[in-house]
Amino acid sequence: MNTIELKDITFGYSNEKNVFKGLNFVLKEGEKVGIIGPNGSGKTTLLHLIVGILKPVRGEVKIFDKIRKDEKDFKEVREKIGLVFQNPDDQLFSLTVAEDIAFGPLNLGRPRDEIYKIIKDTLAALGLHGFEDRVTYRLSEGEKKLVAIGTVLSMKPQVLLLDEPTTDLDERNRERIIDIIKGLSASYIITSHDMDLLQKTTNTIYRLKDSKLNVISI
Ligand SMILES: Nc1ncnc2c1ncn2[C@@H]1O[C@H](COP(=O)(O)OP(=O)(O)OP(=O)(O)O)[C@@H](O)[C@H]1O
Repeated sequence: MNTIELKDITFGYSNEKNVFKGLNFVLKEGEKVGIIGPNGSGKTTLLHLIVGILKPVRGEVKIFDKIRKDEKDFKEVREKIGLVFQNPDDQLFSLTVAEDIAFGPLNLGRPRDEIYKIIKDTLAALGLHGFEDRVTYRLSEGEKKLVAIGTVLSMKPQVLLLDEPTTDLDERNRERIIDIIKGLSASYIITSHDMDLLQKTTNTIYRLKDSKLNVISI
């Protein structure tokens, strides 16, 4: 079964220039996919189209076998597909790390008495023991990146979309993220310029250029 299907997508931020013209993409159930491509080729745009932050001008976004069009459709999508933004400042909006990690699961209706364990387990997996009460905006860029990933992991999504997850991380944290991703049972799409990351974590790598996704051999 196809989890995500983008068909003949046209999209542009302005009327003058399209980022995509006739883009097609499929993520099958259980697939782990990497996308590389030059700056500005549309990697981030593609992920944002999947979760409905952006809507295509033309074409079809089909997710979990249903064509998605309006906000109600995409609300349901975002409960099952978690996006980790390229810039953690777009993801983190609470005062403390614990509040940010708790936000998603609480929104999904997880009982309050489970939340403490979810926060603790998520931070432990990220090597951020004791970070619960840290003030989010005072974290280093790398720590913010890890917490941003934590806010999505804590929701246990069926599919993860990771937009350049290793940017700004030092080697130790980069390796940690690679290990975490390798341990995920969920399906995922990673966009990155970090070829080593993609080789270690994905089965198929595509190069995105001029609205075309070509499989590249590793
Ligand atoms: N909000 C916006 N308004 C106008 N143009 C935008 C906006 N966001 C992105 N773009 C443009 O759309 C194109 C695709 O951008 P996108 O961020 O998806 O590329 P990318 O492949 O993720 O790039 P990078 O590797 O640099 O992160 C670029 O030309 C970019 O300048």
